[in-house]
Amino acid sequence: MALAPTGPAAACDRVVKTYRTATESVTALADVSVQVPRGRVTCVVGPSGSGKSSLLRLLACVDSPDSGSVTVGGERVDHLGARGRRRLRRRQVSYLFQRPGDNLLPYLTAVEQVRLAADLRGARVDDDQVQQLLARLGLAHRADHHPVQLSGGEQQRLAVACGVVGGPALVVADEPTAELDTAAAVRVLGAMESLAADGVGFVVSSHDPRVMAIADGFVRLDQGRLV
Ligand SMILES: Nc1ncnc2c1ncn2[C@@H]1O[C@H](COP(=O)(O)OP(=O)(O)OP(=O)(O)O)[C@@H](O)[C@H]1O
Repeated sequence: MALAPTGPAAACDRVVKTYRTATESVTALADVSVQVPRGRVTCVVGPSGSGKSSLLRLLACVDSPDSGSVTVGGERVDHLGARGRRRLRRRQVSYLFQRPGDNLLPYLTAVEQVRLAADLRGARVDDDQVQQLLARLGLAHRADHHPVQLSGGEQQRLAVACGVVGGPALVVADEPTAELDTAAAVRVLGAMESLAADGVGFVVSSHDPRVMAIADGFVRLDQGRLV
């Protein structure tokens, strides 16, 4: 029997991230250390420009820090080049965009989206598992529907299904409820909460009190520093 992975889903230690343009240099993250535990929802909060997206981009292996370390699924990623990050990202990280439609391919049905996400992650998932996951997210009756036939909330729940299928270490979500009404947001958050319990770590940037209400832990940033 395979042992369940241990250690945090992701972590960064004393990371610094500075953006340089022709005219200025902005330190978006200064000496930031964070742990995203498995099985939990961690919420990143802070005013506009405080570094939330920069932190998510490092944890999602989209970007690398100037200094400090980043670990995802137990692997150091800060020293990897773009190709190495892409490879690790495919297996270990999902990224959920704010706009539900941006997370899905318009020409695939719900079942096909989940299967494709599993395939890209190199995971073996049979039809029953896909159906069970969709049922768990209240999407059993939508299995053969395309995104255009789904509400925004259903699309976002489907995106969550794609995000967790195949067992990545980390799901990164940037304002995942910003485009949803309260009823839809509550169902998406319920799905995230329940799926986190299976062992994936969710890290969510949000100003939404509904997200904060389900968070197990917080990362508070101000001007690129933990507060
Ligand atoms: N590509 C970039 N080039 C230059 N500066 C950048 C770049 N990306 C972000 N910044 C700057 O880094 C700082 C942190 O930005 P970041 O987007 O991480 O903050 P945020 O907390 O996510 O903001 P918001 O809530 O408005 O999305 C800001 O001062 C921003 O202007």
